[in-house]
Amino acid sequence: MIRAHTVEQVRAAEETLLAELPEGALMQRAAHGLAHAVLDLLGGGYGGRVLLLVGSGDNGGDALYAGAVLARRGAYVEAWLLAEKVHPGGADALKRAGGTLRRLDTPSPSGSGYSTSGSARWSSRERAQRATGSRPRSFDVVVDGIVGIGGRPPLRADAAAALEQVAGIPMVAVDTPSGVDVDSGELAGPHVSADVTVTFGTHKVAHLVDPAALHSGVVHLVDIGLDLPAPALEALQPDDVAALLPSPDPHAHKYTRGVVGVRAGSSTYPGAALLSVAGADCGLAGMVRYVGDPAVQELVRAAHPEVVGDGRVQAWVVGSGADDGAKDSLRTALTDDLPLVVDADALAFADLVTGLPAVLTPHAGELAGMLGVDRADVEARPLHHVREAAELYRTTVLLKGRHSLVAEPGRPVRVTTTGTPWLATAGAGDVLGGVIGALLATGLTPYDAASVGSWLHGAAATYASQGGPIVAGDVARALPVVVASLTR
Ligand SMILES: NC(=O)C1=CN([C@@H]2O[C@H](COP(=O)(O)OP(=O)(O)OC[C@H]3O[C@@H](n4cnc5c(N)ncnc54)[C@H](OP(=O)(O)O)[C@@H]3O)[C@@H](O)[C@H]2O)[C@@H](O)CC1
Ligand SMILES: [K+]
Repeated sequence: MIRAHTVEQVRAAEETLLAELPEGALMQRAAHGLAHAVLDLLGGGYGGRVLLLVGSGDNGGDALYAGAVLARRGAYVEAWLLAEKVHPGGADALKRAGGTLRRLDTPSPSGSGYSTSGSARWSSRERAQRATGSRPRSFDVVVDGIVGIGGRPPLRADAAAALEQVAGIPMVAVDTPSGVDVDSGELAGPHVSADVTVTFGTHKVAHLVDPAALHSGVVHLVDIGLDLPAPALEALQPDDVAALLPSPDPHAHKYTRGVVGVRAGSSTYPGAALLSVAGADCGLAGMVRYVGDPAVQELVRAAHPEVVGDGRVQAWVVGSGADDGAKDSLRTALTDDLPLVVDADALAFADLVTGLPAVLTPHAGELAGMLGVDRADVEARPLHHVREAAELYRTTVLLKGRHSLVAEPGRPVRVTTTGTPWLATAGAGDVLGGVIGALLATGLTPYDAASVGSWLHGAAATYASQGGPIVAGDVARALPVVVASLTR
């Protein structure tokens, strides 16, 4: 499991550990982990050219100490100091190791300016250019030590101007990409877009939740020995999914394995029925039933001969392509008092499942409609809105996106990190609803069914895609292969 903690949780754990360790030990652990990640990227220190962007806090301290390690390994290391005071021990260490330090700070309010070259009349960009006097393009890598968990967005103008100077150079962020909101994953103005982020002790929310996660690059976790409580967020890994997946016992029969019922599609949208059934029919449940328009039922039978009609089930999938029939389908399904997946057209009636065991599966536009906010706001603040929805409906909500989020009151939000951009294709959501329904029918809780189903769906898309385009049916066909790879 990948776990992410809040800044407050990290600070508390850090305090406990700091009291037990010699001064500076934690920062040394962090800096060495950071230096080794940069060395990996450079393919060794000798001859490499490294630029450090250094803010006023310990994030800058990490960068400076790591810079000293790199300089001792033969790299040319230059630090642009973005504040009047930077970590003194780190600055000394870099100087002693032969690094170059340049001031790049904002003039003091009196106008005298601390910087040797700063002037209140220059723009931030001009100040950055004049103070550095160096050719940024000649660096192989930039280390972003502007701010970490102590940052409060938006990034200050000088830091933003320095970032402009180094655009296009590979970027390693220290702990978090500077400028993102660490606990929400939201953006507010200019920010670092990292190729690699080296973080310490635990992941932070911004590494997993979009839009910030998109700017974190590959996240490398350095263990510094923090003892942490239950996380704010978690991301299932293959072993976690394998442990949660149902597997038939030797005496199983189709009914003991669970039966999933699908009430989706309509004469207008028969494809939604076929794809929902294709997801439900991935083999995880013992049997699939389809209930709907007779003509659609014939199509389903032709494509999936093993699927049968109405009868007892252990879970329902409702809503996709249901058109005008969504409300009735949902009402009918609810009379069985079973867990259910509520998707697409049925989401308009989500209040009917308030407090019940269910998985609501909106995309950003649908969630916006449910909460009465703009779609753009959901996209900018997905974690906030998925938590709101889970509290409002007192049930499990899966917000679909690049990194889908599963929220349930009182539980860590689960993030799906599998998938490929090719998965943004018509009908993929119908397949997802089906597979979650199958998992519900096998007895998984809505929280586990939603997060495991979402993980499998993303992994199946990646497997089917092989880097190229896919359609929703490809994802459904790849599901058994992915399950087999986990259960072998
Ligand atoms: N916790 C741990 O376990 C460990 C933590 N470690 C490291 O410590 C880091 C946290 O260090 P930290 O607390 O010193 O805060 P940090 O992120 O450097 O930023 C604060 C400074 O930034 C400034 N600033 C604020 N907002 C700004 C903005 N928008 N734009 C520009 N500047 C802004 C603010 O300045 P001020 O407002 O005071 O003028 C303040 O001085 C953490 O991320 C990790 O790297 C590891 O070494 C070991 C284990
Ligand atoms: K940073």
